[in-house]
Amino acid sequence: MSETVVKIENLVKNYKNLTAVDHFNLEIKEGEILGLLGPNGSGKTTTLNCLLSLLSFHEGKIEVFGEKMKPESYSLKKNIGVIFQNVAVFDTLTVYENIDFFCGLYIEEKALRKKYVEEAIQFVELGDFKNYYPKKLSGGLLRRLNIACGIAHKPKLIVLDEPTVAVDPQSRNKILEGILELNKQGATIIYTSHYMEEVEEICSRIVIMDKGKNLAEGTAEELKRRIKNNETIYIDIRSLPAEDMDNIRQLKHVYSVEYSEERLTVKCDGGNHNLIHVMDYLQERGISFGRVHSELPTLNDVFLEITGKELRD
Ligand SMILES: Nc1ncnc2c1ncn2[C@@H]1O[C@H](COP(=O)(O)OP(=O)(O)OP(=O)(O)O)[C@@H](O)[C@H]1O
Repeated sequence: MSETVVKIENLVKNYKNLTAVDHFNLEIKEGEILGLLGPNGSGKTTTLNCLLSLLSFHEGKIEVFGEKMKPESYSLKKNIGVIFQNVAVFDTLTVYENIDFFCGLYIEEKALRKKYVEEAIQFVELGDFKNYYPKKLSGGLLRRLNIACGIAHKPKLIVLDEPTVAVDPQSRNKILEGILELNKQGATIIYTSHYMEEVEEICSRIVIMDKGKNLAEGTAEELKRRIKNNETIYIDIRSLPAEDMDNIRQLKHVYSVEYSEERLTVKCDGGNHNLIHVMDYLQERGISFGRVHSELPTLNDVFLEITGKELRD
């Protein structure tokens, strides 16, 4: 059985009257890419800061690599790489010097450090920018430098806090590919985001977090299977009498019907031919319609069913 890398038990963190993390539990096994998914303000960063011993907390227990995590746990911290949402590099150092500085916090031996710095530069594809100062880098390249600084010392646990916020699609893809590669090379990853598509794309397991609580966890498929929704149908219709809405609501497997801004939304809880049944009904009634499409459940649907609100901003 694989080893437990992170164990958080009943974590509580308050900021004055606000409970930012509320009896939060989480266990992460070696080799996982754990996605911590929650809207802004749900407590993701606070949880990570407690995990990293950057913040003290009021209740609970945190273990990393089987040992209690404390501010002075240097031997544990050596094996952790952190990439924060805000880029944290020195403007007065070049790309190479920045990575060398952060790597040097953990790797003393000069030749090994040089090798690691070169490998990190290659990994984030910043070879052509080694002697550039951060101010000369685009936003995406700066993010990649931030990542190189966090991973150059080859940590076994890598924590990434929303690394793709405000990143262009090309750099975003590079970052996601890079995370998968680091995981392939053996690192366990914690990845926080409020972008459900990203979390679904790369994470082997997902924790849905809101108001400081762990609301649900599992693979994306497991989470989706747990909810009632299994298909949402969207049909553009100019106008739809209330009577027809009621009739559509009576169709097999339909559990929710909404009509607004000339769009009918039908949610179904099972069945294979729901779209055909709804279209057949509209045709029988002589109701003309435009664009039609059907979606399988998303993590947003999971979030919506659990919390009653959308995960999307
Ligand atoms: N230093 C602080 N003092 C007071 N309240 C804080 C502090 N830091 C965070 N909070 C509050 O704690 C709650 C959780 O915030 P946190 O930053 O952990 O959430 P998050 O899920 O990481 O959100 P985001 O995606 O915006 O970073 C929020 O209500 C936030 O306003």
